[in-house]
Amino acid sequence: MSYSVKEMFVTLQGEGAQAGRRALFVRFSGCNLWTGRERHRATADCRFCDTDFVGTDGLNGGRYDCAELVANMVGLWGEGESRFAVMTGGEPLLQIDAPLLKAVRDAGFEIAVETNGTIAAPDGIDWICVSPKAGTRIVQRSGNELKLVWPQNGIDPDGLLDWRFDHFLIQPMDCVEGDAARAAAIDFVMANPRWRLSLQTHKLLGLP
Ligand SMILES: C[S@@+](CC[C@H](N)C(=O)[O-])C[C@H]1O[C@@H](n2cnc3c(N)ncnc32)[C@H](O)[C@@H]1O
Ligand SMILES: Nc1nc2[nH]cc(C(=O)O)c2c(=O)[nH]1
Ligand code: SF4
Ligand SMILES: [Mg+2]
Repeated sequence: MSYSVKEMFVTLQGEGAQAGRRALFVRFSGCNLWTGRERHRATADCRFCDTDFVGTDGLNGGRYDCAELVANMVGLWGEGESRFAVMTGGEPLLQIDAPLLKAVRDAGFEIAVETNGTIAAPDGIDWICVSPKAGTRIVQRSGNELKLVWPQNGIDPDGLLDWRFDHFLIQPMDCVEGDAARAAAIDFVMANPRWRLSLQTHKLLGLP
């Protein structure tokens, strides 16, 4: 099996309950909810994506077999303990499989995944973040954090609280109406205290 990776970089996890932690991001190419082409955005199942996940031309991107990918990850992390990999995309669960998870774990990484929840997560992931998109069928209804980008028409947040997650997070949508989205997210959390605000802190800090 070979894996298509858009880019890999070490930064701080910017979002969610693990925000602030040093993390190696592995961004897999491709998504099942959008082609990644701007001309398809208006008709895609997910229309607010802030990410370029097309191709393999980013920093440390490429097509790798399992051993090559893990060797690159180990090299990029460098010295130091607490190896922590965030697998994202694109939609990482289109590509992640048991052999890769085993090899990454054997290399000493704790493994987090950012997923849109439309594909069931395999065993062997330490931290599952599901971010549901309106109008899609979510099959992954358990995990560590549920991170809802807000506002989104067509999703009832109350209906998500029955799902088995440790953290329920509201993240303002980064878009042209970003100020209004932040205000709506704050209002939402003030009125619904089971939810917490997640900010994209890497953007505030100028980090990737
Ligand atoms: C680019 S996605 C990749 C992982 C996966 N496809 C998903 O959607 O969860 C990573 C995270 O960024 C969030 N995100 C994408 N576009 C965003 C935007 N415009 N504003 C805020 N968060 C956004 C997603 O909801 C997801 O939690
Ligand atoms: N610093 C940083 N934190 C992040 N957390 C989730 C991200 C993602 O794109 O999946 C992301 C990202 O792109 N950068
Ligand atoms: S599901 Fe994730 S990667 Fe795919 S288009 Fe939406 S936010 Fe972007
Ligand atoms: Mg991002």
